[in-house]
Amino acid sequence: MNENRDRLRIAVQKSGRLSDQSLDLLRRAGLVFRSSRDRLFLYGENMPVDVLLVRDDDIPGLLVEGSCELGIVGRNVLDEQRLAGADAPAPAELQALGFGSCRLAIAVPDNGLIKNVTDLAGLRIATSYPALLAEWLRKQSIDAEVVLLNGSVEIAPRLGKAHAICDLVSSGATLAANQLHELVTVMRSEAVLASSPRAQNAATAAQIERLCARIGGAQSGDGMRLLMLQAPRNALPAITRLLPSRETPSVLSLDGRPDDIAVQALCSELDWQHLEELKRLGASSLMVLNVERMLA
Ligand SMILES: Nc1ncnc2c1ncn2[C@@H]1O[C@H](COP(=O)(O)OP(=O)(O)OP(=O)(O)O)[C@@H](O)[C@H]1O
Ligand SMILES: O=P(O)(O)OC[C@H]1O[C@H](OP(=O)(O)OP(=O)(O)O)[C@H](O)[C@@H]1O
Ligand SMILES: [Mg+2]
Repeated sequence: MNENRDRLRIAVQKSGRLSDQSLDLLRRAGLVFRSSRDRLFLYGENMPVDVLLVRDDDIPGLLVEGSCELGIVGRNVLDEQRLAGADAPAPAELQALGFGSCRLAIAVPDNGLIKNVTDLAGLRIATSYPALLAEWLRKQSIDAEVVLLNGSVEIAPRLGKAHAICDLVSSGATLAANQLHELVTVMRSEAVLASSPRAQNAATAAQIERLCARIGGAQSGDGMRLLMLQAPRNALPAITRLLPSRETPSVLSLDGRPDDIAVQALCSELDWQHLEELKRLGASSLMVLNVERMLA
């Protein structure tokens, strides 16, 4: 924390693609917030942690200057500002968060004149990510001109401003609507938890570590299921082989039933077919529970 503050600050996108899932993740990490009247600040009621709601492009800068210790932002925004900032201290990516998945890709008009990456040489490419694109072009040894557009990049070829574009894609619907198609992926992105490059005192570092562990715990519970069942002891090898389990299942004895066992297993994917096969192997009292949080 900054020397004048005793509360940790996390910067989160105010209103956009990452907003809801970022706040949901913080809530699942156990934070309870009270919103300020202007809705730009969420006061943490049960931990000394506050949330600042800002434009996503401002998050790396807030981390660099130390106004916030943590931020949730797309890797594309984080890496763009790191590259644009040359040798300045940059925020570190602490962990990927598994939402906001997309790719930064070069796309070209459907008319078919640009077929290969090498055809880009000497052409103009419009993007809101000039540093990421320039770095990629440099690594590929392609000499193309980078044209900066802050939004509506897909329209650049029709405006005659550029021959190709480099923008975020997920479903590809925006490209298709603009008669463009992907030529090559420049980078893969998702929301990440990032930290300030400013030195932290021991108390702050401990707070950050505690929050990161909780966020990791809330996140690793995503999509995880706890399978519980009872079965004849001699069916255990076959049951263990079948389980799509992340770790060795726990096997428990049942009071007064020496030939039977209870099994608990953490599974990332578990469908009806698994349950039906387990039943065929003799399993009974099958139960599948959603895992809300985990701490190793
Ligand atoms: N089509 C997409 N699918 C999935 N994730 C995306 C997509 N487009 C963008 N993202 C991710 O979500 C982040 C935020 O996107 P959004 O469009 O809300 O940003 P923005 O318009 O720049 O918002 P702001 O108003 O905060 O500046 C992007 O930086 C990227 O990491
Ligand atoms: O491949 P798709 O699923 O079509 O997604 C791609 C679109 O999503 C992003 O824009 P967004 O919708 O976030 O709007 P923005 O231009 O306001 O950032 C991106 O800039 C593309 O335009
Ligand atoms: Mg933005």
